[in-house]
Parts: sequence; structure tokens; C-alpha cells
Amino acid sequence: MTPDVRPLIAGNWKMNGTLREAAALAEGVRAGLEGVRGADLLICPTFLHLHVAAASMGWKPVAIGGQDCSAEANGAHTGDVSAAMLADAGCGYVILGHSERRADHGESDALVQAKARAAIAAGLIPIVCVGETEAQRDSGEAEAVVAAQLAGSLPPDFAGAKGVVAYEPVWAIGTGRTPTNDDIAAMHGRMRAELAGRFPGAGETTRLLYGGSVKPSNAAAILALPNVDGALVGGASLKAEDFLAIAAAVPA
Ligand SMILES: O=C(CO)COP(=O)(O)O
Repeated sequence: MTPDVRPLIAGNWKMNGTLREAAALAEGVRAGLEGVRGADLLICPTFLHLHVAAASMGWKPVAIGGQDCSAEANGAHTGDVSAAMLADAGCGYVILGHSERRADHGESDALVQAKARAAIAAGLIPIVCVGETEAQRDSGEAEAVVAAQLAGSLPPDFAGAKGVVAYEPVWAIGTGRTPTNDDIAAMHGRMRAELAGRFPGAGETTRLLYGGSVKPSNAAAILALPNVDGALVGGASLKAEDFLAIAAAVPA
């Protein structure tokens, strides 16, 4: 945790479920909220499920986010969704540059930066994802890779927009494997230094989330690490009980 920074526990639902299941999951999260005191909550359904999730929350107190947005404001971009459309649908956040999008859609740091600019212009808080592959970690490049992704993916107005960074080592996503707590703390310390250097006066308190196989059994230890200001949760966010247990692991 970082002093004076309220943690954020975000659920990335990825491409899962039906409309009915999304509504039930959102309702399950809303129904269990009283056990969560120490963190803000965010759920990020697929585009088609945003509306039912937002309606279930009564548009509050759990924030809603998209999993991607276009870098363009509007117009002839078949299949894309703009940041303004997300805001209009009740979103306050958008996940950008997830490693699955970088891999599946060839998204570059420059494109992620352009999308983050579009998100900020639409009043959304971007959650920019970074993280090394297993080969990069094995060859000792992890911190340099993440520092380069931060330099390339964060726009100049990122800190002023209260943007969020999520460190998600690619090899820890959906695998049940996590870095050691020392390795997470070291990476988050490096990210903090990079942000504080680039955005003096704001980068010191930018929320830095950890993501990759976070579950109820490891959440308390990870969330207690210095410069870890929350979690970006994939698989475990698809069960309301597990997601709430992770959020409840943040000290009140
Ligand atoms: O990619 C993730 C969140 O964005 C992490 O996924 P898992 O929690 O399933 O490892």
C-alpha cells in the first residue's frame, strides 16, 4: 500500500458469460459490499454486458469500466467503441494495453498511449497495463521492459487524470503462478520511481495495481506490499464471493 492512497480492486471479466450471468455476477458483488471497507471496487464486463452491470449497481457504488476503447473519437471505425460511448454507458474507467490485447491485436505502446489520451479526453480514468514475458524475466530484463512500456504507453496528461497502472506479468495471468512478494515489491518500487520521475507531485500517489493469479488466499500478502495499491483480478473476479474476499483482504 501507499500512504494516503485508497486501494482499488478491479475485476476484469474478459470475454466471459452471458447477459444473464453478467447481471447475476454484478448483483452478487453489490449484495456483498458491506464486507468491503478499505478499497474502491471496479468491475469491467465485456461491452455488451456493461449496461446490465451498471444498472445492477444503480450506477453506484461499484464503478464500471470497459476493457478497451478506440483511440479515435468517433466516425468510420467499424467494430470499435469510443471512450465517450463508454462514459455514456456509465463507465468511469477503461483498461488499456492488456497483454491479451497487445498479443491478440498487436497493440503497441504508441497505440495504447493514443487510447489513453482518448480515454482521458472523454473523462475516463485509464488503467494502463504493463508486464514482462517469462523469457524477459528469465533473462533479467523485466524491470527494463516495464519501464520502457511505461515510457511509451503513458500520455503526458496521465497523472493529472488520476490514471492507474497495472503490473501484470504475462506468465502469471491465468496460470496460478505469481512472482514472489519480493519480486512484486521490487517491480512496484521501480514503477513508482519511474512515475515519480516523470510526473513529479503526482506520480508518488498514482495507483499501482498488481494483476496475475490474484485469489483470496494470496490477496492479503500481495496487497500489503509497499507500492501495491490494489489488484486487477481476472479469473477470481468471475465469482462474486472470491472477488469480495479479495477486496475484503484490504485492511479497513
Ligand atoms: O489478466 C488479468 C487481469 O487483467 C489477470 O488474470 P487472472 O487473475 O485470471 O490471472
